[in-house]
Amino acid sequence: LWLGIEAKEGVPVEEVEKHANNKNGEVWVVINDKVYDLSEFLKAHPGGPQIIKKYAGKNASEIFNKYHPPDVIEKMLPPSKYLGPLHGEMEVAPDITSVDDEELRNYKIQNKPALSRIYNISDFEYVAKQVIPTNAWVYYNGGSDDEITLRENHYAYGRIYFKPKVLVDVNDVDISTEMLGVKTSGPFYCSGAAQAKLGHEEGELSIARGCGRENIIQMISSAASYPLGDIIDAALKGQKQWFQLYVTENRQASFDTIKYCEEKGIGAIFVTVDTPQLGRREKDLRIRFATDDDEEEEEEEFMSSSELGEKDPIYYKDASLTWKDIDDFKQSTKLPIVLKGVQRVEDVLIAIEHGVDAVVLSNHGGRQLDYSRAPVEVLSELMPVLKEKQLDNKIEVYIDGGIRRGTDVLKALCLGAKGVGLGRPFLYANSAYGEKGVVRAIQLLKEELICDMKLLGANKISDLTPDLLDTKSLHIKQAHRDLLYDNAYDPLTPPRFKDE
Ligand SMILES: Cc1cc2c(cc1C)[n+](S(=O)(=O)[O-])c1c(=O)[nH]c(=O)nc-1n2C[C@H](O)[C@H](O)[C@H](O)COP(=O)(O)O
Repeated sequence: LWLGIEAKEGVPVEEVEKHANNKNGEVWVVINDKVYDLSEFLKAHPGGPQIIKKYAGKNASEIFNKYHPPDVIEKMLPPSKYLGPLHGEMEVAPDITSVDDEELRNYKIQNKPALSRIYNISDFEYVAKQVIPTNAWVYYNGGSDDEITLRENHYAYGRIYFKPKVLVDVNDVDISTEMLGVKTSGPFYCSGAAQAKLGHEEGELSIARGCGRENIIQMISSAASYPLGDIIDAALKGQKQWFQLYVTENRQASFDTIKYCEEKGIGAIFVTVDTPQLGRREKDLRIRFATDDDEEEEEEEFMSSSELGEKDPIYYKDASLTWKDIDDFKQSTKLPIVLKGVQRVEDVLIAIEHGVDAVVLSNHGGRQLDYSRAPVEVLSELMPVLKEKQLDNKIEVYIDGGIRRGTDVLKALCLGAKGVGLGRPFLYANSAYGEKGVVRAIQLLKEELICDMKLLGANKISDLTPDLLDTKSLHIKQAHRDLLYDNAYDPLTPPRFKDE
C-alpha cells in the first residue's frame, strides 16, 4: 500500500517527491508516467550521476526523451527498478542541460537561410552550428583530445591534386554504383552516427526518408535515437539500409540483433572495431558534465568519463572484442560482415584471411584515437599492396572521415575505394532542415560529382583510376602556411541569415 493507495494503482506523487536523493540515497525519477528507482544506476549513467540527482523526485520525461530512444530503459535497467505507474499528476521538470538562450536560438531558426541558398555541404554545418542546441552541436562537431585527426581527415584531401584528361566525350556521366551487392545512385552513403534526435526531433527517421528519396544507403547506428525497427519502417519501400553494430559484453544480444537485421531486410552488418573505449571528446564532456551549480563531487561518487564509458551500455563497447568474435559473427549470418574503423594495411590483410566482406578505413570521424592518420592516406598505401598480392577483388574497401566535397569523393574512388561514408554532413543537414535538408545535401554532392567527373574526363565510376591523381604531397602533413597569401585570400562566404 502507498499512503493507502493500492500499489497496483501506482506510486503516488508525494511518495516520489520524498525519494529525492534523500538521506538513504534513494533516487526515484518519473519517466513518461512511470516511476523508476535509479539509485544504483547513478554510477553507470553516461551523463554522470549529477544530472540524475538533479531530477530525483521529479518528472524527467522531457530531458529523458531528448537524449534516449524509448527502448533504452529495458536495455539498461533491471525490471525490479520499475516501481509502477505514477498515481496522480506531476509537472514535467524543464531540461536544465540546455545552455542556450532559447530566444536567440529561435530567432536564428526563424532567420536561417532558405534551403535554396545552401550551395555545399559546409553550408549545412555553418547553419546547424547556429540553430541546433549547443549540447547537440558539441556532440556532433567534437573530436577526441586536440582534434588533430578530426581536422586532418579533411585536410589530407587538400594534399591530393588531379591530373584531368581532356577531349574525352563526357556528355553522359553515370555516378551510380554497387556497394555490397546493392545498386545505389551515388558512390557515398550516410554513415551511422548516434543520437540524431539531439539535432532534430525526427532524428534518424527523417534521415532514412531523405536517403530513400535519393536512393542513397543509410547506415543505422547501434546508438540511434529511435528503435531500429522504427528506423527500418521509416524507410521507403525497397530502400536498402545497413546496420552498425556496437558489440556489448552480452554477445547474445549482438547475435540476436544480427538475426533481427537479417529478418528485417538490412543489407549488411558493420561491426565497429575502433571503439574498445570511447575517445575523450572534451567539448562534449565539458557541456555534458557541467550543470549550472556543480557541487563538489565526492571522490567515490565521481567516475572518470572513460571509466563511465566502460559501464555505459548506450555506447555499446567491449574492449575484449577480437578476430574470434568476427569469425563467430560471420558464422551466424549470411549477411555481409564489414569491419568499420580499420586503420592499417596489416589489419585489412588479416580481415581478408577471416573472410570479411569489406572494411571501412575510418577513425570514427576523429572521435577516437587522436593522431590516427586520415583514412584517405591509409587507402593510398593499401590499394597498391592489395593489387600486388592480387587481393584487391577479395574485399571491398570503403573510407569515411572529412569528406565534404565531390572532389574528396573522387579522390577516394581514384585511389580504389568502392564508396565513401559521410557522418556529420547528414547530421547537420537533418538538424538544420530535416528530411528536405538531407535530400538537398545528397543532391548537392551528386551535382558536384557529375561536374567534377566531366572536368576530370571520366564518364563512370570505373574510369576513376590512380593515374588521375598527384599524391606526392599526401604524406607531407605539416603543410606550410603562407600567411601573406592567406591574409590576402578572400575566403568563400557562407549563406547569409536574413537579418544580416
Ligand atoms: C559525428 C558522429 C560520428 C559518429 C557517431 C556520432 C557522431 C555525432 N557515433 S558515436 O556517437 O558512437 O561516436 C557513431 C556510432 O554510433 N557508431 C559508429 O560506428 N560510428 C559513429 N560515428 C562515426 C561515423 O560513423 C563516421 O565514421 C564519421 O562521422 C565520419 O566522419 P565525418 O563525420 O567527418 O563524415
